[in-house]
Amino acid sequence: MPLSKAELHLHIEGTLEPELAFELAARNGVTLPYADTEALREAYRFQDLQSFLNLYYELMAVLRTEQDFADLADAYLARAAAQGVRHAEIFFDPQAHAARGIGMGTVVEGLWRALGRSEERHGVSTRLILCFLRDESAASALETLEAARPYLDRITGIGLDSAEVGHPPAKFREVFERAAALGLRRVAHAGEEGPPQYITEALDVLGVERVDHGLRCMEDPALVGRLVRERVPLTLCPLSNVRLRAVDTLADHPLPAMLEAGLLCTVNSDDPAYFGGYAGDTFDAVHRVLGLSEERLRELARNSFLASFLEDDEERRRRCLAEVEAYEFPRTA
Ligand SMILES: Nc1ncnc2[nH]cnc12
Ligand SMILES: [Zn+2]
Repeated sequence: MPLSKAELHLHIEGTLEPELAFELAARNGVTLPYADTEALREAYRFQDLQSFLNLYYELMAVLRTEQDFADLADAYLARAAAQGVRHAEIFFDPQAHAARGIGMGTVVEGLWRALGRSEERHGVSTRLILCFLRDESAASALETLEAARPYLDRITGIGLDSAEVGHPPAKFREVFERAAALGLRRVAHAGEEGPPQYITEALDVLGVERVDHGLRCMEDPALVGRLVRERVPLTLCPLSNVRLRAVDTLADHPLPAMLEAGLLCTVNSDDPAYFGGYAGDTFDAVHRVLGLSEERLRELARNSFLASFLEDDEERRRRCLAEVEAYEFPRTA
């Protein structure tokens, strides 16, 4: 039995495994520029965030129908459940699909086919978070929020992702204000490749409740002090940081120092099909490579539920937290 945990930083398009990509390509008559799954996996050598995003957006071409989105989400939820995920707050990128003529309704209703029965089928409760692409215009983000209006009963919050440097949070002040007025929760990627200043802006200008990544806060002790004092959750993604070269190796990851500093850290898988591991794999890796103690792992799991948007289901949060506290780590001989 794995440790129960919530996944708070997961791009559903980043769970597209090569096998499913080829299956959907065949189903939809899409030709991929790779001979087979082996050749595709060979392309997973990234220099930075942009080199990953190029492949990530390219491969999305296979996602066309509601059923495609349902199959994608269902495959993720089955894998996540097997690794102890009990609650998942799932990002999706509607502008990347709109660019290919796939409308908001196809994406949201397709994902909902899987999410709507996830608790019953996989034991995983879910929330959907609509992300705006920060390398698109502020006007496009506003249009995207408008397009989402008919589906807001399915959407818990908004986020900000894609190429960070040169696209500061303040560019999206208006759309975040409108989303807040609609009662949507707010998060944003900040401090993945971008400077600590972007983290401050995400908090002060966008009013975010969690910071996705936030890794580079460690360059600014005053900011670390503020994040600790205000108990701002960070959704860290250590395997992603290695693959996108934000850190040299996993052994160099600042997670232990961040926990030591008192930051409210969670660990997550970001784009697990591309970065070599799902939520449980990530917990195992930080235990093995960073030497985090079992009590630190329990703290990370506890933090994941505390930082989740489960305010509308406090009973579930309480039950999941109780599972975390009762968990007995396997004894190794
Ligand atoms: N790690 C990441 N950073 C920014 N945008 C993303 N979209 C998917 N994964 C992302
Ligand atoms: Zn991300």
